[in-house]
Amino acid sequence: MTTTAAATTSVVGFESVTKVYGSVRAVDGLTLDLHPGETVALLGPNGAGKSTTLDLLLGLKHADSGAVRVFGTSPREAIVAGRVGAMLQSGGLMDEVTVGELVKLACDLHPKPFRATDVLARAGISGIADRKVDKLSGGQAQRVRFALATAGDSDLIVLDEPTTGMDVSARQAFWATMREQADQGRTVLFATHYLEEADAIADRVLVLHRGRLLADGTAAEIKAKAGARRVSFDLEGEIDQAALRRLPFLNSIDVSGQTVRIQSTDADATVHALYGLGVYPRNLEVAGLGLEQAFVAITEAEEAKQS
Ligand SMILES: Nc1ncnc2c1ncn2[C@@H]1O[C@H](COP(=O)(O)OP(=O)(O)OP(=O)(O)O)[C@@H](O)[C@H]1O
Repeated sequence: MTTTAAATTSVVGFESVTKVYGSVRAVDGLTLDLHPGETVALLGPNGAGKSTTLDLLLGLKHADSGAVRVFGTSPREAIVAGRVGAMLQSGGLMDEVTVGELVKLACDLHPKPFRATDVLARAGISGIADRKVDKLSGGQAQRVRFALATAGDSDLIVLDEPTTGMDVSARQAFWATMREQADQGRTVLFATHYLEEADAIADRVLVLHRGRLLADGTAAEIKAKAGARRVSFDLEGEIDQAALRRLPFLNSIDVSGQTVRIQSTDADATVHALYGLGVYPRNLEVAGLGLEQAFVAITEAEEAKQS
């Protein structure tokens, strides 16, 4: 199968895009380019502007200022041309029809359709093709939304929290399928609260906060940007927590039983000072932050700056 995305240098272009609701700047001067073949995770705390950003890119909402381009055209033109497949958080499923009928309809409407039977099989819902759409479980409904997003040969797939409600095996199957889509040259953009998914799947991670882009890079770059490392160790006997809290370069400290977990912006100096306290840490481990911890560190630092 071939896609045309590779011929275009910018899949999505946001230029100083702002969307305001009353006093809330849901998207605040966002400038961004997505490139062909990228798998991009959009992260951010609740209310950061992720869904609004996706809605703007799909032409479901209009920017108050700035420009949104998709394959060099307006979002609407790109969608009419069948270049974009989307899976939104909720809604969009007609009642009273069966899963098979709905998927067939989506295929019939797509300018470059796949066969409905293939779409059903890829989404893992062939077995429920005769079931009415309003009788589905949450995870099954998500799979149907995924089928609708992949009913045709689109160059960009946009997914808003796609695995919410899916069980572990459904999630694994879902991401395996998304990988295939990306391997075939499609650009995949997904918003998620599951940071381990972003870490495992995305080759680029965007962190939004109050409608602004706080970080943009690979998961490894985002972890490094947080500028901290984890130090953990066990202590014997009574633990002098006050002394530990005075260790230099601490971001946070958690003492649970005999185990101490620290986040430090200079792990070497913190460990050096730890030995200076005259204690003997056992099972000492120093590691980089996970994406989740890096995300929390970056967004909390921004909150602190703004308050
Ligand atoms: N139709 C609307 N009217 C008023 N405010 C809105 C509307 N849609 C979104 N907002 C506000 O805009 C901000 C961004 O919302 P958005 O849904 O884009 O965030 P999000 O990052 O997707 O959040 P979540 O992770 O909770 O889904 C929030 O403060 C939200 O309350």
